[in-house]
This record gives sequence, C-alpha cells and structure tokens, in this order.
Amino acid sequence: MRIGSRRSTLALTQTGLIADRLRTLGHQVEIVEIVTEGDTNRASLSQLGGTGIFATAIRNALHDGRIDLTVHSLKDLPTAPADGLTVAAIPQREDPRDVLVARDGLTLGELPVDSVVGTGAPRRAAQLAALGLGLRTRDIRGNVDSRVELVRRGVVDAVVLARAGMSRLGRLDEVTEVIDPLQVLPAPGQGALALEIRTADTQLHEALHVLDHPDTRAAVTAERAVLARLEAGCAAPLGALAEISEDLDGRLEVSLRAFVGRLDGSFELRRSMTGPLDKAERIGHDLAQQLLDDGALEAFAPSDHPPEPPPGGHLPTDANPVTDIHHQRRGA
Ligand SMILES: NCc1[nH]cc(CCC(=O)O)c1CC(=O)O
Repeated sequence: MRIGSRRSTLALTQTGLIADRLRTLGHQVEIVEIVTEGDTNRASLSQLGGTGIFATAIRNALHDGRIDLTVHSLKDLPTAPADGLTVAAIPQREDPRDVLVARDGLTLGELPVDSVVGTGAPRRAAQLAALGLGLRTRDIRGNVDSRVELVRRGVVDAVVLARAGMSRLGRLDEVTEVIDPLQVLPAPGQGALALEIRTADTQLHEALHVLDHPDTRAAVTAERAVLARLEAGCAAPLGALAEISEDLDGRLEVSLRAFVGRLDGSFELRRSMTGPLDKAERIGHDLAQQLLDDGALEAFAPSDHPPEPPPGGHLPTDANPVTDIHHQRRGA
C-alpha cells in the first residue's frame, strides 16, 4: 500500500510510525511525499483558507489513486466528512496536552510580566490571555523545529506546542512545562492520528481495523462535535478535551471540557459535561449548545479594539520578528 505524507518532519515521523506498525502486521508499505500549498506558501493560514488546505492536497491524491492511505493529525482535519473517503482507524492517542518550551527552563508561572510567548493558535493565545499573567503572545507559524528555534535565538521567551508532536520527534527533553488542561485545554483531536482511505477500499478498511482504538475514537468524537456545532473552524479560539473513565458502576463514561474565549482575554467561558461513552457525539453537541446558550458567540464577535495586523501579513517564523497581535497587560 502507498501511504501519502506531507514533507514536514512531523508528518513523515507520524507516517513512519504507522508504516512500521503496518509492516509488523505483514503489509508492504511505500511512503509517497505530497507537497501542499500550506508547505510552499507562507501567507497566513486564514488567508489560505485554514489548516484544511493541508488535508485537501492529500485527499486529492487519495481520490486520484496516487496513494491508498494517509495519516492526518486529527486536530488539523476539518470536521466535515470528505466525499468518498473514510477514516478507517484512529489509533490510541498520545498525551493530548500542550507543553511550554521556555528560555532558562521557565514555566508559565515563572515567566515575568510582558514575556513574549510565540503561538499561531488563537486557542492558545486566548487561554494564555485568560490566565491573566501579563504575557504577550506573538503570532508565529512554521514547523516544530523553527518554533523552538525562536526560543533558542531569543526572539521569543517561550513557545507553546503539542506534547504529542514533541514526543514523536523525540524532543521531550526540551519541554520546560507540561501545561495542565485546567490552564490551557488542547485543540479538539490533539495527539490523535486519523488513517484515511477511499471508502470503496473495503479490504484495506478491514486490514486497518486492528489499529483502531475505540476509547480514543469516542473521546475525539466528543471533542470534534463541539467544534462542528460551534462551526468554529480549525483556527477558532476553542479548546476541548474528553477523557474516558469508569463511573461508580463500572460503566465507561466521557468527561468533556471546553473553553472559548477572546484573544485579548476580555471574554472566556469554560463548561464541562459527562455522559455514557456511546453518546460521545451527543455530549459534544450538548456541551456546544450549553456554551452557545451561555454566550459563546461573544468569543467570535469582532472586538471593539481589533488587534493590529502585522505589516505584510503574518510572517513565517524564519523571517524577522513580527508585531505583537495580542497584548494582555495586567490591570489594563
Ligand atoms: N498545528 C500543527 C500540528 N498538528 C499536529 C501537531 C502535533 C501532533 C498532534 O497534535 O497530534 C502540530 C504541532 C503543534 O501543535 O505543536
């Protein structure tokens, strides 16, 4: 089987992990690199049409029959199902939390007021602002390597990344804090992979079944249902985390938490909901409804004082530092 992958180190690493498992199962596997517009065009993701652009190029290769299978980071995959394609397996996910990579081994609580934290994710910027620590955030883009490099070069004091990516790249030793989801909830689906194939490929679907992890599938189903219901898109200031545990009677249940907020920290809303595992999607929808009933749209409304767009758009991380887009000043 031919597995299509983006060319980034993280994508190739994740694809390699799945390829190894398939080889262990006795399959012949070839990795095909696909270059997407998101890899070549350095404009901001919102200008390019959101993170979905990565998925689209790969999905076209699936449709064309150039590849048979692809490994997505589930958090980068749009919630709308793709025509003629199926997520055949969602393997057990990595630790879904965010991590901090800061100068001098610092944690969030130790960073001095006005420290600059690099992140391109509105979700991270909004939750950092909501902490009220007086941290600035700077909009950055780029792969894990170039983001960590900004800390090494002293361009920013810290960056926030997914622990799963750092783990898969073997770079956990550079992490200075694993961020508690009480402070920053991860993106829906963070840490999970999705193996997508052509729906017509029923034999391959059958072969991939052993890689599917039902608890992970239930958890990410709940998280992505929040995202879908809020129609928030991939670049939304929304965090969601579902955890599976046993209730007092030994039945499996889903505990789902979510955050929505404004980038400048002027509005935040956190809610949670728990229910039976087989109602994961329903729980996600219901939690999203509760967020909406309690005023979630405030998080998506245009602000009275919109942040200054950086000159020339959002620059890649290998260019010169860009202006701060969000600045939460303590007491302001
Ligand atoms: N947005 C890019 C992206 N997509 C998936 C991961 C990490 C791996 C994962 O979450 O499964 C990352 C890097 C990051 O956010 O630090």
